[in-house]
Amino acid sequence: VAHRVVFARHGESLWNKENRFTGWYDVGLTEKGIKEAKTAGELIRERGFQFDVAHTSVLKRAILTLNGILDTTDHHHIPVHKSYRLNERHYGGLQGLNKAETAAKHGDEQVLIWRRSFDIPPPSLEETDERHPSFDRKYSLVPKSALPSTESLKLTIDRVLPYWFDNICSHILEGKNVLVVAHGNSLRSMVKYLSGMSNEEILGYNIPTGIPFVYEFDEDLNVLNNYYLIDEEELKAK
Ligand SMILES: O=C1c2ccccc2C(=O)c2c1cc(NS(=O)(=O)c1ccccc1O)c(O)c2O
Repeated sequence: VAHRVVFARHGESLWNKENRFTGWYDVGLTEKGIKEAKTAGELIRERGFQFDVAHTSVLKRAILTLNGILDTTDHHHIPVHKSYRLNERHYGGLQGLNKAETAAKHGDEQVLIWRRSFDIPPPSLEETDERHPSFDRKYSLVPKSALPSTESLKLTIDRVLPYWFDNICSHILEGKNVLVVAHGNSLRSMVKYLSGMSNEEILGYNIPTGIPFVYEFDEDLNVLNNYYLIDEEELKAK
């Protein structure tokens, strides 16, 4: 094994708990989510993993989870790179809706179509909608034409992978030990590429919160294997 990258999904957020689409809405972690960040750090520390750099999104549920891991593993000193490219999938006009509200507004058939689709996006936010990222100063340095109004999983992958290639892979090939803390769909974007999963397979693959997972590579960054930092039966219980 020439290189190893540790990934973790952020802990439970307030809107995860309420089963609402969160997307780019910057919601915090629940008490449970904070504990999950601590547990993730403990699992990492038990393996004795050391890091030289961390990458995360600009959303606080990922940043706070990373902080929890940095704290538990005594890595507060390492550089942290935050990018909108590691943000969660943007759910457009669905952001903030829960299951009942979504079904009430769009009907069960439409929900089923969205659930099963790789490249059908939810309804877009209007450019004038104050929830549009272009009104958020977090994205003031991103060209407006690059900011999404909604995203399909395909569009999310197209936005995330350049960051994997241009920012994370360069650090790995410089011999740095990298930690990545991100979101369900931004992690799925990288996992789909690394595992060679099909569009259908990745739709059925959900990344559990708070359980770090590792990808190991040879010197050419070919994937050698991958595993979760938790024993199998506990994973099934999740
Ligand atoms: O409506 C969607 C949906 C809409 C647009 C893009 C992607 C998805 C999507 O990926 C999805 C959906 C619903 C549910 N289940 S649900 O219908 O029970 C549901 C609906 C609304 C909020 C949360 C829920 O759990 C899922 O498990 C999904 O993965």
